[in-house]
Parts: sequence; structure tokens; C-alpha cells
Amino acid sequence: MQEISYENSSNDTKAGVLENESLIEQFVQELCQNGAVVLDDRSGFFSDEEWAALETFGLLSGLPYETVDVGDAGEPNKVEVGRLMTDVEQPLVVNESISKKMLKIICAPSRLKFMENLLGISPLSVRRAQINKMHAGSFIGRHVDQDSNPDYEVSIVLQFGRAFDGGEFIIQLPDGSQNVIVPTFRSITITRCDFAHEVRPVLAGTRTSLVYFVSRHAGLNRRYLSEAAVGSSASTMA
Ligand SMILES: O=C(O)CCC(=O)C(=O)O
Ligand SMILES: [Fe+2]
Repeated sequence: MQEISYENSSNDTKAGVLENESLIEQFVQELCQNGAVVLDDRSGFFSDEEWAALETFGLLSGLPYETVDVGDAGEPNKVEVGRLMTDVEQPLVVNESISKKMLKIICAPSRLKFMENLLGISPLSVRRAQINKMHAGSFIGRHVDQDSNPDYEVSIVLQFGRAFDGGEFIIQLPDGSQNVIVPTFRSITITRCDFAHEVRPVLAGTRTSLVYFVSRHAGLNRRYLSEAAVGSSASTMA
């Protein structure tokens, strides 16, 4: 992976990724070749206050967590999930009193605009958002996010975990090689939703990430629609 310099070379001010369009080309290349772009906490994608607010709302304000053993693409999992927005039939904000405040931060126009510039798609919207809390022994099996929804373009994974071992994010690349990402505190990993990936078992500490998925399609989940069609033709045949 290339080292990213976030400074805007044209005027040498610390503009951060949201204002520095000259970085977009480099990110597009990374996303194509390596399946992901990793930004660190110097990127300016969120301010310190926004990071702190996301962490407080997500971890300290009573968001309910459920244990998930099977992911919705059928993969084996061991992870605790706190839901902000689900996307079974269509996008639905849940746990509203907490999630609305968090979604306001992650869906801010400047951030969606950055994603639109990166993907060359406009408008984009967030369809699903959740926190994955992983302790020693937790893992997320290999899956393709588009099996949950064929319209997901990329996921954005914010890392809140300060100290943990294991928990590498591994992407399978089309040439058979792997991109092994070791998320660090306040890193932001933007990943393609059409490449298989997994989270290796956490060995020690707590790995907590906020994950959200963006799409150009804001309507019904087309996975649900095609499954419903299969289900109804099956019942007609039965
Ligand atoms: O928590 C993570 O690092 C990403 C997990 C993931 O791949 C997913 O939720 O689809
Ligand atoms: Fe995923």
C-alpha cells in the first residue's frame, strides 16, 4: 500500500481528505487494485469531537447488542452487533434515539460527497449501519457484502478498538492474493462490497468497529425482492 500524504500540495495547508480532491485518483487506484483504501486518524475524515461522539453514542449510551452466529450472507460469525440501520427489506433506522445522532455524523453531506467523488456515483446513500463488537475468540467468516444486498458499493469501517491482537481484515483479491489490513485506533477502511473478505479471530483485547454500507439504490433491497420472487414461484409450484 502507498503511504498517503493528506496535505494539499497546492497550498500546503492541512486540508484533509474531504477537501483535497487531488487524492481521489490515488484512492480510486487503491480501491481497484487492493480492494480497499485505509485512512488513518490524520485524514480529517472526522474531527476528534466527532470520533469521540460516535464512540460515546455507540458504546456508552445503552445501544443494545445481540450475538450473531451466522451472518446474513450465511457465513459463520461470532460477533456482538449493535444496530443503527438495518436493510432487510429496505433501509430502516432502528434504536433511533442513539442512531439518529450517529447517522447525522456519518451521513454528513461532505462525507457523502467524498464517497460520491471516489466512486463516481451520485447520489449515494447509506443503507445499513452497525457496530461490530469483538472480544477474544470473535471472528467474522468469509463473505461478500453484495450477498446481503447486490447494490452495496463500498463499506466504510471505523475502528474504535484501541488495543487488540488478531482481528485482521483480509480481502481476497482476484489474482488469488490477499490484502491483509491491520486496523488501528481511528482508522477508516473503505472496502469494495464485491470482494470476499473476513475478520480473523481476535486473540486479545476488544476490536470494535462501526460499519456502514453505501449504495446508489435507495429503494427496496433487491436481494429481498429476488428471494421473495423465488419464494412465491416455489409456493405456486408446490
Ligand atoms: O468489523 C469489521 O471490520 C468489518 C466487518 C464486515 O466485513 C461486515 O460487517 O460486513
Ligand atoms: Fe463485510
